[in-house]
Amino acid sequence: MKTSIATVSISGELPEKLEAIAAAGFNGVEIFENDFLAFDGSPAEVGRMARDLGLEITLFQPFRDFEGMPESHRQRTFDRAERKFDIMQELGTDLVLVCSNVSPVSLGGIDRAAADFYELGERAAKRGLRVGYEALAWGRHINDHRDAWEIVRRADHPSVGLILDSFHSLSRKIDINSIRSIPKEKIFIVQLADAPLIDMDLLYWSRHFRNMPGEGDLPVTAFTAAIADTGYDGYFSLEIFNDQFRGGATRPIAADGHRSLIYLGDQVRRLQRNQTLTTPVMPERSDVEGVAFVEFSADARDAANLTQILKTMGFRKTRVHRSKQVSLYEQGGIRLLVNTEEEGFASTSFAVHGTSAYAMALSVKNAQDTLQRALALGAEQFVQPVSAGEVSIPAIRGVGGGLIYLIDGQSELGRFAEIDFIAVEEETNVPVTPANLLKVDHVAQTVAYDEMLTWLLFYTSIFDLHKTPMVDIIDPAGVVRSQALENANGNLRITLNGAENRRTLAGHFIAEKFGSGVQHLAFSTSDIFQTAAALRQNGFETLSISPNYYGDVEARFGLDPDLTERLKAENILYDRDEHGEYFQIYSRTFGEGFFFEIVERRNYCGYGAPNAIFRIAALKRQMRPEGVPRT
Ligand SMILES: O=C(O)c1ccc(O)c(O)c1
Ligand SMILES: [Mg+2]
Repeated sequence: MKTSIATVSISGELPEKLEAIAAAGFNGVEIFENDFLAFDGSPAEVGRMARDLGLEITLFQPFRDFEGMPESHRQRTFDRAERKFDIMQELGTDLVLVCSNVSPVSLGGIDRAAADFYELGERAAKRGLRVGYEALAWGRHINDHRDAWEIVRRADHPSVGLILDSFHSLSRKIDINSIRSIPKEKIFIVQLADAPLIDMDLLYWSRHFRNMPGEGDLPVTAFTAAIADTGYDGYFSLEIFNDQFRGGATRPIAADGHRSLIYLGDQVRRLQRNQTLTTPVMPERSDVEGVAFVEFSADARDAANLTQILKTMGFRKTRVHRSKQVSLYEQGGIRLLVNTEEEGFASTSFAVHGTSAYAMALSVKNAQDTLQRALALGAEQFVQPVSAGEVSIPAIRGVGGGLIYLIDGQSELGRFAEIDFIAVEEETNVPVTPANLLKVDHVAQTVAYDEMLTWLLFYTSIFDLHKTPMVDIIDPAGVVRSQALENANGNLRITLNGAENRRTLAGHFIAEKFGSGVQHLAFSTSDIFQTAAALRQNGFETLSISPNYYGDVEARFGLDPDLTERLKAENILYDRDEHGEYFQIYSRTFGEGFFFEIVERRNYCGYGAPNAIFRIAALKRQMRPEGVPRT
């Protein structure tokens, strides 16, 4: 599978774009005319820059309003085409993209258009060039790839072919089976883009909201599989018009684009019977069995505070590391590590971010396979020396540069705690009441809003996770968007919360922690009231919820007043969906806005988004003395 991307897809000046595209690993680049016009070098210089970076120029585009022009305009249209051909020859590309005519003066008629393309083909052939025709979803007469194909077929010229663009076909829900009967030599190139499903004008949707395959909701995989079924194995080229990407960081977005194509190729290879696409072979998406541990980095003082909170939640210190200053706390199936090393990655992470949950370990079927897949998809491996006899756990860098360790039961990795740690009997003067916490319910990561798609693609391409619809979390100071990623059995749930401004609690966290990371950890219980009682006995500091909340909840859900009283007495938040009920208790914040949550799910599927505004207001009230701006 040869990969390409249109310059319009990323931000920056042309040289910067080309460098980022090459660095991301693409084989080719589409030169968008405006990027070329805005650049002050000659076409030959652009061509040289691309080739020096190892990039083939896959096409020059767009050439607009060509076919079906009335006689009075026709000659000028061909003159315009000859000017584009001059530029193409200087650039060093042989393909031009002609998009279907939108001009009000253009005339319909398949044969008229075919005749125009025949003539353009003749002119192109004289210069050794080729012409590709693409149906824009909003083309005046031609807005369906089946009609564009009919025109190309009737033009019947070796230098005239079809260009397919997933957005135009899928946005109009055109049957993709119609692609399977197109001869592969007549498909000159394939453009790919995904998009979130939003009901709006096609042109506006296309020009502002496209995103990378896998980041949106269109069936781009099925579309690509239909193309692969023709035997086509040429370039797949991203053409992403997206306001956020145009203003975003050039290299990371180019890297996301490359990841999206590799991921797409892998999915298509798994669907395909005839294996025409040559794609890198990698293990399948990794099925996550759960969160094996979460690790905090802290200095001695913060660690004392943190472990005190852990104890009030009923955790017991069970082991200490043989050679490092790391303690293991356990309860139910939850393992938390507290790392106070003064050297190494944890310590660097502490120096930059303060006390934070900088690493998590996921239990997978085969850690080496998962690592191989992650690396094939461009993830960054993390390696740190370990002492003799200790387990070296494979790891990759994740959100905010934090770590994702990979653990399995097939190797000694699953026994890392027994191998690397020594059991301890903790002497406590105050006995800790177990709080019945069972497992990590979800890991909530706060990221900048414009990183959300990056991490969505990261997680869903490596792990077998699916996204749930985006929800808005209303912070008194602004909106935070929240997207959950879950696996089918609910063993792994990650929420990505995207903050746009620093006055929101999430935005404050990113600003003060110097970057994205885990902002809260939620543990599950099967009996929220029993847990609440244990926490109270242990002296856990529950976040106080406004009494006004409970009157509303009682009325909204028609709750029994006794239940409302119990919820209020323990500061438990309540929600309900079509599946069941949800109960939430929050801790107060720790450091720059980190907190814990305890939940009981009675078949409930969400995350209590309607309660977030009350929880955030309460957290801010509690934090205000430390300087969160009043809203
Ligand atoms: O929005 C446009 O005009 C436009 C131009 C060229 C393309 O290839 C395309 O898909 C859209
Ligand atoms: Mg296109």
